[in-house]
Amino acid sequence: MITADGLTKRYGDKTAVDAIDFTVRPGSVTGFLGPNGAGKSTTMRMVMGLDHPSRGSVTVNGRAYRDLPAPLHEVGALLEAKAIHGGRSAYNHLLWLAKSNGISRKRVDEVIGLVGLGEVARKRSGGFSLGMGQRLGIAAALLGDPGVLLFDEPVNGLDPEGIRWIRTLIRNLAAEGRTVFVSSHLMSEMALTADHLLVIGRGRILADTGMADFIARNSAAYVRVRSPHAAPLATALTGAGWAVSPGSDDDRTALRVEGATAKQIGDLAGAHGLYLHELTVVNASLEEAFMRLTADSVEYHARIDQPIPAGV
Ligand SMILES: Nc1ncnc2c1ncn2[C@@H]1O[C@H](COP(=O)(O)OP(=O)(O)OP(=O)(O)O)[C@@H](O)[C@H]1O
Repeated sequence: MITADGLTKRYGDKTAVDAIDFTVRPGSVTGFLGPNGAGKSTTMRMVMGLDHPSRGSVTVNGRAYRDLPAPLHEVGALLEAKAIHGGRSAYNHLLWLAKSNGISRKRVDEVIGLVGLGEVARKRSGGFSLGMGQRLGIAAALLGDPGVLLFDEPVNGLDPEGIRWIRTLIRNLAAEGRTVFVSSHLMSEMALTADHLLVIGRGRILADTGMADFIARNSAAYVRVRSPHAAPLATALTGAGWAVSPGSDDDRTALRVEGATAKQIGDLAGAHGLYLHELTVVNASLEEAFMRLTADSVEYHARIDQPIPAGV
């Protein structure tokens, strides 16, 4: 279990993490979702004792990282850009880590097998691809068989096979009862792996919710209707038991109808002799829901209405 309590990190006058409270529970994957610069990496670094909170605290199984008697056995992490000596083989890197933490050579072989690096483990890791580097980072995180695991943007830059492998691994680790905390800036990625969702923007928690709930609330389809007879149509639709709301702030002919199919709406309009100018089924995407939620907390908005200057 990971628990943050008023966790805050300031860099000069920049507040990267702003008094956040959350709990990451065992047996499920908790997604940590936020746009670039939201504070995900800073939070994860504080969990791992690599950065110190300016205020508040974050604990793993009730203790700050520095107070864990055997940290590698309690928590493992795949954070960004691993510092591994390129001249050293994956095997020797893991063996060195294992030895300095009282972990057996047998466990080194085990984790190498687990991440599928058996064939290349004795080669110098300097020639490793990004995917192999990620696997090595994960092997190191798993070395002490910890109950708590953190992955910071683990699928970034990987090919589809690597992405699928990491997703499966993450889900399996949670199914074994471990606490799994995974960051991403992609809603679609979280929808595939996470059971629970913590959304962060500008250092603050914007949502703390079950994934199924988030999907149910945000991806429901609705039908957009435009009619020159919007008012009587709205009355008829409401009378039939469907939820009707204005479809637009500046178009009074537009309605948003929930719970009815396009056919039901068309039939009802026909039965009342009301004209329709549009009947469109709209599937809200989760990515849009996430963008709406974090719209005010994105650090750098791209101006899509501005032409890109020539020569850029
Ligand atoms: N060492 C540092 N010194 C100064 N500012 C920092 C430092 N580390 C992070 N920041 C700032 O803190 C904020 C949060 O950064 P952080 O890397 O935690 O965000 P993130 O959600 O992980 O984003 P990304 O997906 O881009 O990695 C950003 O505005 C960043 O510029």
